Amino acid sequence: MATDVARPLTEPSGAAAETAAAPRPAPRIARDKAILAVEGLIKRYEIGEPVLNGVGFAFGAGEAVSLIGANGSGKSTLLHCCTRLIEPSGGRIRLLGDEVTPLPPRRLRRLRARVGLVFQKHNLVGRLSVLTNVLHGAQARQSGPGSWCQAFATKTAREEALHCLEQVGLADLAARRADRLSGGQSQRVAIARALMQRPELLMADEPVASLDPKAGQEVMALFAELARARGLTLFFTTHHLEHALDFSERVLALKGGRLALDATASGLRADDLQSLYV
Ligand SMILES: Nc1ncnc2c1ncn2[C@@H]1O[C@H](COP(=O)(O)OP(=O)(O)OP(=O)(O)O)[C@@H](O)[C@H]1O
Repeated sequence: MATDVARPLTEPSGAAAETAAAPRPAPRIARDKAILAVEGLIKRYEIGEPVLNGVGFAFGAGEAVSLIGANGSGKSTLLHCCTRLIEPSGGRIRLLGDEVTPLPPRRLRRLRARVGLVFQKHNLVGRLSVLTNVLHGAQARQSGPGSWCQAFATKTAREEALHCLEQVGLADLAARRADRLSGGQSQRVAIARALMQRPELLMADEPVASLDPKAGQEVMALFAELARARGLTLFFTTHHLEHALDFSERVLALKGGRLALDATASGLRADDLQSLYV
């Protein structure tokens, strides 16, 4: 089934109309070919207007997709509904070939294991080493408890964790306690941990929100590059319009509970997106 089409945010007028190009609709993708397809998604926390009110879109393997919108527009809610970390109130979600809403708990856990999550707060275990934290990323894809603490991890797993750390430029900090890292270093470790999970899709909720502009730019660039190099699909929320434009090929935007934009990033300008925030 075809998905929602892009809807321009505003009609350009006056002088702006002469210079502003209309957002280019993102290509449609069939639901059964999509990595993530969301249809008529509704989320209501309380009585009254739902936070998400009939949101729909779909994207394919290897795409980098950003999700923007004002504070409280429902970005985190949407991201977490996709894996049912937040239960949707209505609508359909297809993720990595599975219909998410009817999935029983065990199959849902298996599906979540295929999705690497990176949050604004990196959620590392502070008293454990950086390497052990990265090894935890493999927990989702192994059976049997406890085998991923560093002492028991196989040589192969340790080598893989070190490789993930190398990729984020932190191999030399493998033995350091995680609570001795800077914010930027911690977020790199969180990315290494997500890679260790060998995910098919990376989802990130404001991954660099706590970092200063330079570190945020560097970490976001690294994140997007690693996803691209591994052929991973990337879906991230952000308040940095330049990150949405620089590090995704496609920009989704929420406003008033609806999808207000679904457009290719190339050709969009930060100025074109300001109306989302009024
Ligand atoms: N557990 C909850 N119970 C009730 N309301 C909630 C809950 N979680 C979120 N909300 C409300 O839902 C709305 C959307 O929140 P959400 O965190 O998804 O927005 P957001 O776009 O990610 O915001 P921000 O950019 O500030 O992080 C907000 O009005 C918020 O107060």
